[in-house]
Amino acid sequence: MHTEHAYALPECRNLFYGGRFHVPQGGYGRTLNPATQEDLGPVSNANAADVDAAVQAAHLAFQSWRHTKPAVRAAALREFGNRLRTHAEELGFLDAINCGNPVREMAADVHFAATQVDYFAGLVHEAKGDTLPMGDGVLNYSVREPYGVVARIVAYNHPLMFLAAKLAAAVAAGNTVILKAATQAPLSAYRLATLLQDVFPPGVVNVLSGDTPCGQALVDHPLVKKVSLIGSTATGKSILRSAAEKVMPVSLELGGKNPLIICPEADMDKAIEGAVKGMNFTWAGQSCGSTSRCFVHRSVYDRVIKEMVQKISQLYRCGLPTDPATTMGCLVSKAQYEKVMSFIDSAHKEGARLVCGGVRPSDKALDNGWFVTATVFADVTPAMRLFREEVFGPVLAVIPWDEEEDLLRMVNGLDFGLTASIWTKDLARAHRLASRVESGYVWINHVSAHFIGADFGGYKQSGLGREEGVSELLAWTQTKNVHVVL
Ligand SMILES: NC(=O)c1ccc[n+]([C@@H]2O[C@H](COP(=O)([O-])OP(=O)(O)OC[C@H]3O[C@@H](n4cnc5c(N)ncnc54)[C@H](O)[C@@H]3O)[C@@H](O)[C@H]2O)c1
Ligand SMILES: O=S(=O)(O)c1ccc(CO)cc1
Repeated sequence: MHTEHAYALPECRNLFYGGRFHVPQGGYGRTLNPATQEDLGPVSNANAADVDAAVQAAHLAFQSWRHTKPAVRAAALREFGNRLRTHAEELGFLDAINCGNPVREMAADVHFAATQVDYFAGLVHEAKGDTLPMGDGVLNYSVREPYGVVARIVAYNHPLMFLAAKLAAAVAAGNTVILKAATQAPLSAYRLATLLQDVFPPGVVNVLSGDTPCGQALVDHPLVKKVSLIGSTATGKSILRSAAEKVMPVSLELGGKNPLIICPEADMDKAIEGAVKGMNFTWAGQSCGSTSRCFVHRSVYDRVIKEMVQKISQLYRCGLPTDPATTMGCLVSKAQYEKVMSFIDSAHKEGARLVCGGVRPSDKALDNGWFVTATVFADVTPAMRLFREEVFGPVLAVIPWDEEEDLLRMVNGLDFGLTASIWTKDLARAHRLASRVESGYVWINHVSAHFIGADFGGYKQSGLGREEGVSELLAWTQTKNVHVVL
């Protein structure tokens, strides 16, 4: 059956490197709309031979890109940012139909990516060095140089934004980059490749799609000098092990099981709103920064749960991701759906109390999709799987607390440490908790938002390195010190 879409799906699904599209040696798979199971057509599966060809093209391009004036790189990035803005609705649609997140948010993602691209375009001259005082007749200076060919491997929850935004710092610093699209949702990547084809010189930005073998071949390739991953902690560990063989630097943005803490003196309306927003139910909870463990002081516990459930029912209703009115999308795949359902099942079995959701929506129009309603379990304890493991789905665990020391033991008792959100009117408590939570990104009386220029990244097994600020640019450079006797 042929379905009419708001925008044409990309015609070319081949691999983009060296400035043009290539038929994959690894063959093709298929990609689906997770909300309907509509077959959206073929997708390239890059294998090691494809990866090698792309890396050779990027390596060739690096020989000249590394010497281009920073202002020239900045101009290309700005042009790229403008293209993104011009095509935001279309790219947002391709993400929505392919990954299941609502179209309105996916279009906003494209604008956010463009803003990040502009930010790094403005920073090109910051990849600068230092001089060291040495006395007469001696000069000692350091310069920052690009690594060469680098790879960025991304997750599926923001397919376009992660590709488009995350190429900017690497390219601004003079590297050539190979983007590896999200396995489950590569459609927007093919369109992206067409849009950037005449913006950057051939081989500067290359776009591959494929599964684990594609990512693995990138990590293992001798000419790939740095890899960054946005993905799960398990994949991050695997990449680290492979990188050790090459003594290659990596940057890792990984999973989270993030705490949101409601203190008794907090502005309760705002805290409840924050607890609901922090779950990113719009994305069916598929957000690494989701505050999926909500610690509520026992004195306000019942009220918070009651009002949270009311808010959720007002704000989030599963709908088709391509409908601009939809406030909550679906999970990306059958595998992700089954994983989420297994968490709901184990929470029931382990004695957590279901207060809302936990089922498929009743709307018949959604019967074919991987939808799960916004779910809240109360009375979750540290012994439960729902407390300890990342779901990456719309399942919020609520936990009561009494004393700060116990609270911090629970909050910090996991190997994750990405984000944390603290709700209080007590300034001393706010800073005390912020200083003691083991997380890389902390909001006080706020949640979810990212701020361009503010370093984002995880403590512990939630990641290595920081992105979204100047340090992301510098992380794509290596320092060379030069000592000159004049
Ligand atoms: N910290 C962050 O900024 C951030 C943002 C979004 C998602 N995430 C995390 O991503 C996960 C969900 O995304 P996912 O299921 O796509 O993650 P995933 O780790 O399964 O896959 C991520 C990417 O890595 C590739 N990959 C898989 N195995 C590989 C290997 N051995 N070598 C190289 N590449 C490999 C995949 O093909 C995909 O492109 C969650 O854990 C989530 O928390 C983190
Ligand atoms: O939704 S998240 O995966 O937490 C996420 C990560 C990074 C950014 C901006 O770079 C936005 C959202």
